[in-house]
Amino acid sequence: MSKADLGAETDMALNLVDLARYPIADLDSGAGAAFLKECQDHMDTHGWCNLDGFIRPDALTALEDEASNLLPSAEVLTIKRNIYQGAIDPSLPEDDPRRREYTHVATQLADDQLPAETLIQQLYRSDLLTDFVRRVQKKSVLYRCADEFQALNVVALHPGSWHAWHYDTTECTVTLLLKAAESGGDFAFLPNSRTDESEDRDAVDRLLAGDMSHAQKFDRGAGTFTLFRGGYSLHGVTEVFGTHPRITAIMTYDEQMGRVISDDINVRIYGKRVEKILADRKAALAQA
Ligand SMILES: O=C(O)CCC(=O)C(=O)O
Ligand SMILES: [Fe+2]
Repeated sequence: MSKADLGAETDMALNLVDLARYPIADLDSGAGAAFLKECQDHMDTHGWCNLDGFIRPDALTALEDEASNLLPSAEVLTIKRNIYQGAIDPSLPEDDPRRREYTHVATQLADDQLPAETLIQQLYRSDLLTDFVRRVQKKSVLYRCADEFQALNVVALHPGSWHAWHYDTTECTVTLLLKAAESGGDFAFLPNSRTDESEDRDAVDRLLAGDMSHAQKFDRGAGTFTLFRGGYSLHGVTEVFGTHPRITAIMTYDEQMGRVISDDINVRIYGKRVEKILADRKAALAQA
């Protein structure tokens, strides 16, 4: 399918989102206002909001094809970190989660590897979508993340892989499932397991020990759009089974305009490619 068949609106959300079911183009009156209130209430009470079938089926096929075509150029990353995205500090007590390293393998396209003309990048850059995400969280301002690598990512987990437990570096994360796993690959999380001041260590320790009984999981078919407080809710994806990868787009937002992620975290996630970009940039600056 060509892009033109998906619609000619300049804001890509209007071409891709199932507006009959999810009226994000008019959130101020009638069905749109009622829908927004439902999302806000759910976010307030549970710390997440899950919109099944958010993307129209024809648009989903185009997004999935696009991701499948781009992914062969992505690197296979082995990501090693503790649940707070930090490096391991061997001086900490043995039972401290900051000391425990978790590893997962993902094939990942960073924002700078997703060209501006791709459907997924245009969807992420939609002001309508950003405003919807802002209003669900009842924030007075919300910006798309300014980090050149983290803003939008497409992540493929191949059979045998999982996404290790972690907190995100931004408060609220938005994911769009582009291709579901044949089985497994469940998104699981502990809603609001920490605040800025404290953490529910019992719940966290239980999950880290493999006890999923208190974790929230939900069925998500491809095309599901999920908002959750990933910076405050320990989360991950269980092992993927079957013959094809599970593919998600991760959309990142920030209340602070222009904030970027530290080089240290970006190198830990994106590895050698990003390390080289940053080193080359530093060398060029030193020469200037
Ligand atoms: O793939 C998902 O559903 C979640 C991925 C995730 O947690 C992340 O990329 O930070
Ligand atoms: Fe995450």
